[in-house]
Amino acid sequence: MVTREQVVDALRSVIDPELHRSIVDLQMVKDVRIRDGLVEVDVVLTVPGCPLRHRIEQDVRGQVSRVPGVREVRVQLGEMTEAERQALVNRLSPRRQARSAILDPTSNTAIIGISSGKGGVGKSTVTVNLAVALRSLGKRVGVLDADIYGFSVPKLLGIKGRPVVLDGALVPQEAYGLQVISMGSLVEEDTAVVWRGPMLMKALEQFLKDVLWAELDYLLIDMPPGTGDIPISMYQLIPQSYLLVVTTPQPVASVVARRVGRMAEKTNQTILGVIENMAYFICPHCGTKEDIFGSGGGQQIAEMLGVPLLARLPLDTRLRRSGDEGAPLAASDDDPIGRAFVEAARALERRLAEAVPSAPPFIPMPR
Ligand SMILES: Nc1ncnc2c1ncn2[C@@H]1O[C@H](COP(=O)(O)OP(=O)(O)OP(=O)(O)O)[C@@H](O)[C@H]1O
Repeated sequence: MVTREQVVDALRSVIDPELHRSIVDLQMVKDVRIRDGLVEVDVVLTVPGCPLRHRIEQDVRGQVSRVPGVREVRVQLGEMTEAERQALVNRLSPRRQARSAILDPTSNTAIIGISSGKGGVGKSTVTVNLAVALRSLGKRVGVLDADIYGFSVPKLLGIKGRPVVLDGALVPQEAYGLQVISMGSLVEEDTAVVWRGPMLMKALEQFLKDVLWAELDYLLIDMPPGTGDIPISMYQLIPQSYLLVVTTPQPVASVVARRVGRMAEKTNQTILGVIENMAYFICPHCGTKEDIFGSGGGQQIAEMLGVPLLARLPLDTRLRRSGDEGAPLAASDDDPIGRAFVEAARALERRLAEAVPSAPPFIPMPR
């Protein structure tokens, strides 16, 4: 005979896709009725018209039907009352307190700002694929899209809609096992963001604090190109954060190195390394390797900054296409570019294990 305990146990594996916790823990299971192998489950959703209701319904059906003796599963979806929602927010409050833990200097989350000296080098593409690759290595990864001049992370990950707001805090959206928040999710698309200085600092602080980040091993921050207000704000808020530089191989590398080096000098930031994107092109017809954008830029920057060149990633139209389609290549194990990102993630992990926050690199800077 099927018991209520068996059904509730099965329901523990159903995770609310937005709150990332079991629907049992969230007290979303209102009632379970069992009659001759027929199981009826009443579930209340957190928000009216929850777009993920079908997924929850399917998961409930899937998990309960696995219990031996269950012949049929019926799921009744309802909505939480205001009082139930408030109770849920209170239950989540330990996490809400933990959210500021991300800013705690003793936190175990490695916060890494992905930076580039100039725009269009593929910084967002690298951020997203690196995050997916770290996830494939079993890490818990969040991505904060802080590139206020062009929010592209949600699109690169195929994320639609806006994050849920619970009691004034944002619940990160999820894709490819990542927790994702874009500062763009709260401004209209194509709105030129004109935040500067203190306003920008306040906005960034909110996106670090007022987000219900689950426990993370990594938080990758896609920063705006260049060395403007965001990087400076980030370092003021999280001095223990690291920096990763993405560049193309052009010989103007020294300019980039100077900019980044000067920024790191201001903020006493540890630079983890350099990733050279669009490093080479392999002709799909003849297999010849060509250095379309010149060569050696990544290595040159790395040497000037005194940090390792962690990866060289190819120029490949599939990478652009996968970005347009919102399906990162790093999610496919059998893809050579996907594997290159996993190698980059491994190199980053190794480097992080040995990197202790240090003095900034010495680069002679013309003032
Ligand atoms: N290795 C690559 N091979 C082919 N296309 C790439 C590669 N890396 C990035 N791209 C493409 O280059 C364009 C710019 O990439 P992306 O938006 O990631 O750059 P970015 O440095 O974040 O740009 P911005 O500074 O404007 O925010 C996109 O169309 C992307 O698909």
